[in-house]
Amino acid sequence: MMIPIPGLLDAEGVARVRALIDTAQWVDGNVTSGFQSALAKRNLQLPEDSAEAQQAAQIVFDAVSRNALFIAAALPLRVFPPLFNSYGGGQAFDTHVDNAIRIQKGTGFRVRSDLSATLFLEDPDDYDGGELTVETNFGVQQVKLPAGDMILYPASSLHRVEPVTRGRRVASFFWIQSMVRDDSQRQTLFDLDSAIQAVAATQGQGAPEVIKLTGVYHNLLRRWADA
Ligand SMILES: O=C(O)CCC(=O)C(=O)O
Ligand SMILES: [Fe+2]
Repeated sequence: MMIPIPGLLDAEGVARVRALIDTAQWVDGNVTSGFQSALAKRNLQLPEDSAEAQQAAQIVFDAVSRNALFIAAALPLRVFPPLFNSYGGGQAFDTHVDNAIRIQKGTGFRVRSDLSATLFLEDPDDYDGGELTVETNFGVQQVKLPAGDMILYPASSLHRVEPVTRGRRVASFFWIQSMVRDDSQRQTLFDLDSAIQAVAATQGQGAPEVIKLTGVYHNLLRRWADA
């Protein structure tokens, strides 16, 4: 499933993150690559142990932790600390699948990547190319969102970042281990949750249908989740 999270960061949040990362020391993106993706990746990244990157990552982490749509869609169990990348001058990331297990340098914190996230941090009018192209079961989808918007997509999908031919594309990217490993079960829960919210908005939270459907939601979650 691909789920956009609009306005994860407001303009002020984007500006705070950009102020931290723009002056930091960027390095060749292959510092975090597995063997296969090292061949495919041409970009810059902030090192995981950069102080500015860690402060900026905290801002992104706090935003996802508060975001009801992110929580409903991802049902997060563990979130890998957000990283930052930048592409310009024709740089791209060719088609690849993300590593199944991400291990944080230093701490050994491990996350199984069920979902991948890209948080766009540059105005789309300010660069050409740089679409995140994802091969889904329903065909190829291309994503290029306003600064502050995030896209969630299955980490199991083949995906790439198209060459950036003008300006710079700046983004935060990270992985989520979900309580619900299976993409279609997670999608079913998200659809049910969205439908319950819609019914509750007209019938009220205390309506018998809402109470019963909420019970169904939790009973499915109990069946499918690892917490
Ligand atoms: O920059 C992006 O949108 C995605 C980056 C990516 O695919 C990766 O780092 O594995
Ligand atoms: Fe990737």
